[in-house]
Amino acid sequence: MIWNDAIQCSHYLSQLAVAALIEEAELTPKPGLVDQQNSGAHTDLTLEMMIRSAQALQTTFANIAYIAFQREPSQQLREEIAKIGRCGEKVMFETTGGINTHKGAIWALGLLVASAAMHKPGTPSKEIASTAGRIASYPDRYAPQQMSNGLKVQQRYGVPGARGEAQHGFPHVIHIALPTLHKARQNNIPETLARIDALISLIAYLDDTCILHRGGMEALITAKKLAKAIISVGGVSTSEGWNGLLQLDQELLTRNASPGGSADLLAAALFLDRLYQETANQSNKCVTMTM
Ligand SMILES: CC(C)(COP(=O)(O)OP(=O)(O)OC[C@H]1O[C@@H](n2cnc3c(N)ncnc32)[C@H](O[C@H]2O[C@H](COP(=O)(O)OP(=O)(O)OP(=O)(O)O)[C@@H](O)[C@H]2O)[C@@H]1O)[C@@H](O)C(=O)NCCC(=O)NCCS
Ligand SMILES: Nc1ncnc2[nH]cnc12
Repeated sequence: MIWNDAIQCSHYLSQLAVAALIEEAELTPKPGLVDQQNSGAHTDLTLEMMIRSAQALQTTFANIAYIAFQREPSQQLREEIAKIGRCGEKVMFETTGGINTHKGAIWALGLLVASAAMHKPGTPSKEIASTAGRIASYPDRYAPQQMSNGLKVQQRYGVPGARGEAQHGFPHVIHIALPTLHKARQNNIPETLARIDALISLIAYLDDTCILHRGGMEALITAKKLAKAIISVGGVSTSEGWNGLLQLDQELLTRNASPGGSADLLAAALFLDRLYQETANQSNKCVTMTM
């Protein structure tokens, strides 16, 4: 889909963002996370709630794309996006009865949607993520001075968290999740397993503040070690890797820990992957047709 104006662009990008959130939620099995089999380490979440939450966020993403359309990163734009993002968090909490389903995802996908709306269709994922990082690097002067789970563990363990990931241009999405997804597809691994491999690669390398907040540093180290072991035997499409996935799930459940940040970044990777696939193909067709 190639958009010609802000309305088309916001409609397309918001649909893509919601689809990525739903595809992430429905991907099964996922260790410690809500999926079609169970709610993982989350007693207050269900798959139905995750899907309702994702759908309720379409207007938020559409509004972000609309105001960002063909603009440059700036302090003013950063604050306009933050205002819409905070409204989106309110919508999420109203939809779920006060439960945090997608706070990290609103942040990551909100920035990526804004950046995609600023660029031409067919722009490579790395450039979109880098511009999103530039937007995130402006200070949010109107942010409420509230302590969050993420801030607590960032201060305690000195990890970059969701803010750092965005400000650095989403390195775990660009250098880890997307290459893992593409390599698995090249090796003819079925799409579901390729996506689970991408999630495992994120768990292996991300300092997920959701795991840290719930299970501390020991849980994070254990999760990373088990995820790396799955990668080293060739991923979840091997029988050893599949057993490793079951073991990782058990370890996370025992520690009541959940890789919620990794899940958000998987959704971000699915969004960028599909955006590039669809818009690069169409851009090429357009070029061919006009030649
Ligand atoms: C910048 C913000 C994201 C705020 O960040 P902060 O770290 O201060 O706040 P948190 O409330 O902790 O949310 C951060 C969420 O980001 C996800 N995440 C974690 N680690 C990473 C990482 N390394 N990289 C990227 N993303 C990461 C994660 O989200 C998932 O987990 C959520 C559940 O977490 P939690 O609330 O801790 O839930 P429980 O464990 O269940 O908690 P308890 O019940 O025990 O209390 C779930 O939502 C997943 O999405 C982190 O939680 C941003 O919010 C912000 O500043 N927004 C302002 C608006 C704005 O500027 N918007 C612009 C773009 S729209
Ligand atoms: N599938 C999922 N389960 C639990 N928390 C999440 N945060 C984002 N996606 C999630």
